[in-house]
Amino acid sequence: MTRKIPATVITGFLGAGKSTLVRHLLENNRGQRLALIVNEFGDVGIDGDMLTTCDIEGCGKDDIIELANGCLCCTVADEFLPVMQALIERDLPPDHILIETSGLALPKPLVKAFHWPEIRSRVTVNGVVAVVDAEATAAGRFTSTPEQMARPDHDNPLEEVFDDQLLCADMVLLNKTDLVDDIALEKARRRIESKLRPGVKVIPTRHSIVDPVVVVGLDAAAEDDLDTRPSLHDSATDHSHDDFESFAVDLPEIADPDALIKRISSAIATHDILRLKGFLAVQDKPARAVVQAVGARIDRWFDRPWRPGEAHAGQVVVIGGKGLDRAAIAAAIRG
Ligand SMILES: Nc1nc2c(ncn2[C@@H]2O[C@H](COP(=O)(O)OP(=O)(O)OP(=O)(O)O)[C@@H](O)[C@H]2O)c(=O)[nH]1
Repeated sequence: MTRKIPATVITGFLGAGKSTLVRHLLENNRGQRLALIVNEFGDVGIDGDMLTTCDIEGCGKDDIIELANGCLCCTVADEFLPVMQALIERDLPPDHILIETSGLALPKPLVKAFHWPEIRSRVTVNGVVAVVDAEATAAGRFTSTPEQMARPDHDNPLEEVFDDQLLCADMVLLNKTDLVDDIALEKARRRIESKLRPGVKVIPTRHSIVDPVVVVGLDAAAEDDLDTRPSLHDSATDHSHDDFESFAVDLPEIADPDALIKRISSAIATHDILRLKGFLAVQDKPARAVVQAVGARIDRWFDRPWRPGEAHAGQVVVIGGKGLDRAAIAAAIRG
């Protein structure tokens, strides 16, 4: 019998450091043939674009497959299964498959898909790894307030997604340790451990740096013990993302990136924006800039030179609670 191809599912809330982990794993692939399936919330793929342009040895364009149109957990049958089948049927199938889910996806329906007969005989989920933002967790961003708990209709969509991701995990990377002190780190660790299945390890990381073997070398066969991975959505016949939405804002080439960052910062403070990411074109700069906002924190760096003939234009994707005032946010960002 041929060995099953191991697949690692990387889950974690918006902006926790999943793509940072994926990049680290691809860059340190130890000669293995890796394939990556990356899924984003919304229909604009920023993560896949950044990865396919970074020229990682041993990981070609064909090995990175982007599913940027809704959450994997809701599009498993239509989108994920055909992609998996095509990977398995390649003349030279990958040695290992990484699956980065969107920050709003529930991992359990995805793991369930590995029961599909064509896939079950060829691939196993050797681990579900959850990446967690230590700063946001310590600050209680995913925890209901006592006032919310007291409401009879209490539900906190952020907390539900976060909890579902942790409940399905075989391992947790408690990331962004550089942004918290020891007390906050302990607080975050305690909050997480109370939600994990027994025996699940929590590893503190900075920029998702961890020995790759620790992450890809798990041997969990997660599809075989789904019953031990409770989900708040087990009883629901359908899970939709009605609580969240995303849209893109096109930006012309800009002269003053600092002013744009200030405008983004104030839009985040004013509206229910959870995540913003994308690219900027800065006048007289030969390279494309990346902008990444998680909560109120905004990072910016140059990513790669503009290609000959490529339009110097920017675009950011905004993700937030349902009912975002798209026109007001776009106007505030464009200035
Ligand atoms: N300070 C700090 N920043 C980090 C760390 N890990 C990741 N980041 C930054 O956090 C931002 C989001 O990281 P990503 O890896 O894109 O997060 P993600 O989970 O893939 O985000 P989504 O796919 O949008 O859910 C980026 O600006 C990263 O550079 C860390 O350990 N410390």
